[in-house]
Amino acid sequence: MTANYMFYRASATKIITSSQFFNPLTKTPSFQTPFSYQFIRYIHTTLFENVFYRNPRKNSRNLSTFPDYNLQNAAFGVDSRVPATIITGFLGSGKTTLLNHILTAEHGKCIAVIENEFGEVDIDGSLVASHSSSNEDDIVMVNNGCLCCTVRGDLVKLLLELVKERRDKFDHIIIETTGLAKPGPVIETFCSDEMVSHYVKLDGVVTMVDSKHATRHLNEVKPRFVVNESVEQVAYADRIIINKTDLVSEADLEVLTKKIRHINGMAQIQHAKYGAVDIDFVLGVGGYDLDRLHYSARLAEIFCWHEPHDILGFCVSIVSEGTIDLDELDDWLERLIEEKGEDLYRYKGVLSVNGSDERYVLQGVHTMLDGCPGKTWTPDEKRINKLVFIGRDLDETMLRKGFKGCLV
Ligand SMILES: Nc1nc2c(ncn2[C@@H]2O[C@H](COP(=O)(O)OP(=O)(O)OP(=O)(O)O)[C@@H](O)[C@H]2O)c(=O)[nH]1
Repeated sequence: MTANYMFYRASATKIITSSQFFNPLTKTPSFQTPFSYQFIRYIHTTLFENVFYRNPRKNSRNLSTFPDYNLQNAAFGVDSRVPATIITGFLGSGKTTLLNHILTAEHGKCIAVIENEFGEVDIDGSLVASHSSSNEDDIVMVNNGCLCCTVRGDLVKLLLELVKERRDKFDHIIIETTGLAKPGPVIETFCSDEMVSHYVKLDGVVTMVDSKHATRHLNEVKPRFVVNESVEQVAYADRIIINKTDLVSEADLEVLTKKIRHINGMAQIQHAKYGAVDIDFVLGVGGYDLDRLHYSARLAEIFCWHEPHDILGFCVSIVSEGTIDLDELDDWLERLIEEKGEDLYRYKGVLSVNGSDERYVLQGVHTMLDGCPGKTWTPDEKRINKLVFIGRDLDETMLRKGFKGCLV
């Protein structure tokens, strides 16, 4: 198994700076901590005291748990970390094809690519290199495992090496995982490794789906305690590309799209042949930016996915009027994460908080939870709470009951 990285500059390009690349909508940095309550209460104390401060005892214990850089970033309101995109998808779904599409498109970004594949021979690296102007000597090989497990430490090392020693050479990092990789541990690397999250921010997870073969993989029943990688790859995605549409009928495509939507009601989906999608669909996604979550044009559509949730219990959406008591929410999420964190792949919400004119925006991955105030509610606006959970064996009744308990 191999992992490597290389730099690629799109052909007819001007070099762009990270500040140009930085999305103006992302006014505040993302904050991450394994403990939801620490996070929420920290935010209350430091940034939005006027709006949310109400419990000095709870607030006081959070300040020391946050790294200094977050405080600095918050102080300046700038997030200068390099964005990273994870491309995942089952074996042969078209990940390398998508990568080549991105690398040969005229977007002007300089991209560092980290490749990880099974086998001693680095074929994908060569395939990508053959489409680019890079010198293959630039490619650094790591030959001992899959990014999601055995070479996770190497991923950290590679990322840090890139950002510390070669930061001036690229604007964006793309990581192509192996077809059998579980995205969770790779995502967690960005959230839980303090050094990595200091320099790199996860921009989004893009999942390739092979429209010809995906149904078989998604339906595959695994032994107890063994995860279905295909389902996980769909569940974690911010963007899903249903690829190889030239190989299936319209009717089959519709059925598959519905199935995928049932597993992940939050991700945006596009159909493609040979991974040909707009670059904006895959880069600059802001999948982990709280502000972007709020600004997402598809948010209403995402949350209004009213069909019965998947038989696997993978996606639960809650849409409800009323206002939330933030302390209750804090306690509920703390309990939920403690009991169910392993099974909660992704969750996102826009909430109406009691005593505040601003939306409260939150999202999480397993035990990592981010939350901050968002746009102000207008006086004539109906305050609707929207919350989506994606994960394994979700108990919809329990989630709805828990949420209800947070309403004032
Ligand atoms: N017909 C058809 N073939 C495609 C399409 N996209 C990719 N392919 C082909 O599918 C095969 C696998 O594509 P890759 O891009 O290598 O897939 P991958 O996900 O990187 O594969 P692994 O690294 O082995 O997991 C290649 O032969 C591609 O040319 C498509 O839209 N239609």
